[in-house]
Amino acid sequence: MSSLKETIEALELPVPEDGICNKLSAYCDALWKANETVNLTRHTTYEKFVSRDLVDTIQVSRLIPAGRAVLDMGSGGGVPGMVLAILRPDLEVTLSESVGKKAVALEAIAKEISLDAEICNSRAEKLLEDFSYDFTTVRAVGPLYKICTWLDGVWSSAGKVLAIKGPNWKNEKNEAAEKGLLKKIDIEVVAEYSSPGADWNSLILQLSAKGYRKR
Ligand SMILES: C[S@@+](CC[C@H](N)C(=O)[O-])C[C@H]1O[C@@H](n2cnc3c(N)ncnc32)[C@H](O)[C@@H]1O
Repeated sequence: MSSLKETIEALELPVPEDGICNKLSAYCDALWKANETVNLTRHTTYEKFVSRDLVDTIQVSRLIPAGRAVLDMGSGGGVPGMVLAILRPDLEVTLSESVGKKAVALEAIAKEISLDAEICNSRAEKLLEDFSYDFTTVRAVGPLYKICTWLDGVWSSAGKVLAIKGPNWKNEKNEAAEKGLLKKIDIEVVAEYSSPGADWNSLILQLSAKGYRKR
């Protein structure tokens, strides 16, 4: 089997420095082992991990300036939150996961790979009642209308919300607008990219409270 680094090279993606590659590889090992008992991911080959999880996280990472505080909403197996913490040690990353056994597994993975990231067994919107972040990332947690409903009342604590979406995003946006959930929200496409092997484009939507100006 090819190594993670060889897989990244074969897919013609930028190869992170050795220390980061080793940590990503250790993360995959720990995640896939934990996945035997807790359902954390369906991406259990380097090819899937790189072409989906790493590509999405690299795209999100490009949008976040140095040193910012980031909340990952609904981390599941740690994408994008844990992968972002590995790629960007300058960021203060918090992972939120509402299912207890998944949060426990994430804690164990972070410990095993000596990763400095905070893991909270909590719904993201609950955390946002008490803490605020510069950015909130979200992938595969729910359609836009649900994310907007959960964030109602805590938008300013969430900062800029970076939502990784697939081709159905316009329908999701219309659905959220029809439910009256976008009246006080600015929404724009801030990245569009194709992942290796995919015949559709992914994109990142940035959502924030109208007039949000922090940093
Ligand atoms: C389908 S998984 C996706 C995980 C990961 N973001 C990814 O893209 O691979 C969604 C996860 O979000 C968690 N979740 C759903 N709503 C949440 C919320 N409001 N706050 C925190 N976690 C949430 C679920 O328990 C589940 O583990």
